[in-house]
Amino acid sequence: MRKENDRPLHENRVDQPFATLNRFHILVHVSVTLAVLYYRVSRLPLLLQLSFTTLAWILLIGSELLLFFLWILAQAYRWRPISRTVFPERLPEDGSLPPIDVFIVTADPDKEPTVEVMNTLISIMSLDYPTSKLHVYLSDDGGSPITLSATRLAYDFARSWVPFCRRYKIETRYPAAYFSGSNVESVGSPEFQEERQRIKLLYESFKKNVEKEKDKTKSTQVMTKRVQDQPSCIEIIKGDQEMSTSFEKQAEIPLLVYVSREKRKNHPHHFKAGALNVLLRISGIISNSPYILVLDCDMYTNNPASVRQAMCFHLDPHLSPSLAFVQFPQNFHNISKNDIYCAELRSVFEIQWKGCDGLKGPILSGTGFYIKRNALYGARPGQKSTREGFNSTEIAELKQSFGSSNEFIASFLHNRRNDLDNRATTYACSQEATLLASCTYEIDTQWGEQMGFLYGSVVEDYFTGFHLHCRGWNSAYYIPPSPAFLGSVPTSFSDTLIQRKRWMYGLLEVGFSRFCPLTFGISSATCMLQNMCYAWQAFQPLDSFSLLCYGIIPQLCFLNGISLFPEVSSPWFAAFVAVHLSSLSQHLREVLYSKGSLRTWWNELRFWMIISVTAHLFACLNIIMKLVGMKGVINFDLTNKAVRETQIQMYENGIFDFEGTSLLLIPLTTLSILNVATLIGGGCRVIVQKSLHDLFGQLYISCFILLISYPVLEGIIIRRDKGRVPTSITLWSIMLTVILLLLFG
Ligand SMILES: O=c1ccn([C@@H]2O[C@H](COP(=O)(O)OP(=O)(O)O[C@H]3O[C@H](CO)[C@@H](O)[C@H](O)[C@H]3O)[C@@H](O)[C@H]2O)c(=O)[nH]1
Ligand SMILES: [Mn+2]
Repeated sequence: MRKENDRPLHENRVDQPFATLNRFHILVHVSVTLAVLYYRVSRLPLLLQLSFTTLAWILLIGSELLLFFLWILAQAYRWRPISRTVFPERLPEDGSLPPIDVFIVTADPDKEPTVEVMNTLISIMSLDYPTSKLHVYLSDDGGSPITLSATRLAYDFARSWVPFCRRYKIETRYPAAYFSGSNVESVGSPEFQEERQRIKLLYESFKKNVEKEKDKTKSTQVMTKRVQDQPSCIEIIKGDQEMSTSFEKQAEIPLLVYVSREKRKNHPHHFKAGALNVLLRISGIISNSPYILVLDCDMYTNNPASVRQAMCFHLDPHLSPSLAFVQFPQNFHNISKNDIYCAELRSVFEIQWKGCDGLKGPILSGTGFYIKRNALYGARPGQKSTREGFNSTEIAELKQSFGSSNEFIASFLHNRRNDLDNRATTYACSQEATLLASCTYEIDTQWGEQMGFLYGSVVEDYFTGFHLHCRGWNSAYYIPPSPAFLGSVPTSFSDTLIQRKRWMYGLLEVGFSRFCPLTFGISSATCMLQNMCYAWQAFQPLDSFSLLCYGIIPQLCFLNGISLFPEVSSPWFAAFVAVHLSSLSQHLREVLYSKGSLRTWWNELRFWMIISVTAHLFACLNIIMKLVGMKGVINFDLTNKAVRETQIQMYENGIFDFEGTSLLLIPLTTLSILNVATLIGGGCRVIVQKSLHDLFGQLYISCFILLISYPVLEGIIIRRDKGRVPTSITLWSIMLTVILLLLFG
């Protein structure tokens, strides 16, 4: 019989029959697409004399080839999707569990409301794990006094909250959600009731005090715009000893460290990746845990069991030596029922990451992952994480990679793992910590290039994870029965556009660098399919070219009576229909498989087209500008987490909020208007000339786009509220449409 601790901590299985259906679908789709491409190419020579038609034809072939190329890359996700199960009850007892450091990053108390960030912090401190093995680090990139004082207040509240949650096994550990009234008030013993009431009052007063601090800082005008020039500040949060009851004094709660790194105007700070690397170093000389959980400031703990679930992978002796990180899906608490901006990222977290998981593992997703510290230090799989000692040449080499701090390098030594309390108090405020958090520390080191989170792209998560996979590491993806973490999504169209543009730009930065996933790492990683997954991410914004062509050319040709598709009775027409139906049905099948509805399917289809000709297009333009040496760099503009009431209402009701969308919207509105104009003009011609037979394909495309762009047209023509399309944008778009019609009409 096998011993208890020999039983596996996790299991996985290939998603069947989904995977087989996928492979069958690939076969069908490739066949019909090849037919279409054959038709296009074989007709090309016949057209060589007619210039406008030829150009149109060539652009359409280009668009179709590009879409086909992206589609092929995306099939790597469909090849071998897997699902995982864990058995946390089989983990070793608490005493033998490894310590964990948690990194939470925040940057701006205006865009990231302090009370919510503190709620996140408190929920993380109450994770279901031995408190002495949990160390929480909060990075405040804004260096704002309000965040520091709120952190102290949060710590005081956590001293009551954490023991309360543990004693009564509270499931909801995000105080704001727990007290939001959705919980049944009257269940539980009288003793519990009383305790709950007491904690609730403490929570209310905690919130009030944070607001008070906010007012205070506002009135003394310390709260400026995001400070770019600030000294470092590192503090071990101790809390107010006098305020707590004797029970809470004894109760252990996780170590909490506040870190605000030094920032100077003429030193690049590398945004979130830079902040995480500072935490990596500071935590290295304090708690130095072998595993790290990274969270954005809005990603609170919804299910305190995630640590143990992650440990089921990290502590598996077979998997562990090559496992760099365990990624949890990003789930969100403020998604509306009719998610018009597709913020849920269903395809990513329900389809794509599962697909990668059957290869080398999910792509690092910025937040909600448990990563091995050693993997971030540039180690290769299986390399020992700690050493017994170094000789002087080794020390010199290490300093070249990791910078000059002796303390930090000593943290690699085996015998440095004990004595946390002492180290915490000694080092937190020491010169060493100040050195490690200084803006010059990384100069001439390999931080951001080989070590820690990498700086080469604004999507530091994707880029860092890609390097880990190329170095031979694997990752695991686990979707727990109830979401481990919940974050917030942008709820206006303009915020969505800014976020997507930043992501797409960051991905293109990697795609068009020497780290292009189609070439880089192919030799070492030996997993072609995994690299295809990375390549699809990197090149997905290129679909903007295809969609732009498909939004202009068939329409202009329709207006001019030029046919671009085979006539309805031709068998070639059937090939086009088959490709169209095949891609729609593949998408629909996946949506239904991941428990979406028809409406989800339609919303995603519409959103893809909308985002492609806006955010994707501008990301491409920016990257071209950057590549040719013009200024086109996109910075890490924070996603707004503080929202207006009207904005939420529109989002809840499924109405597009175009307020503040600026230039980014122009291609979309122009295409919508152009489509209407050509549909009317071309429609009249079809009736007069009775040419429907030849132009049916284009008529169909125009009608389809009309349906897709309905919310945009409504925002231009019908709506009168604040969220309508800004008049200036409408005027610009009309002008551009007129120009296009004059040129080609
Ligand atoms: O200079 C900066 C900029 C951002 N952040 C923090 O980074 C986190 C993510 O920023 P957010 O504005 O929420 O960006 P999102 O686009 O929502 O983030 C997604 O995309 C990022 C990559 O672009 C990933 O890093 C994130 O984990 C992922 O949630 C937040 O906690 C910020 O406070 C910093 O600490 N310093
Ligand atoms: Mn975010």
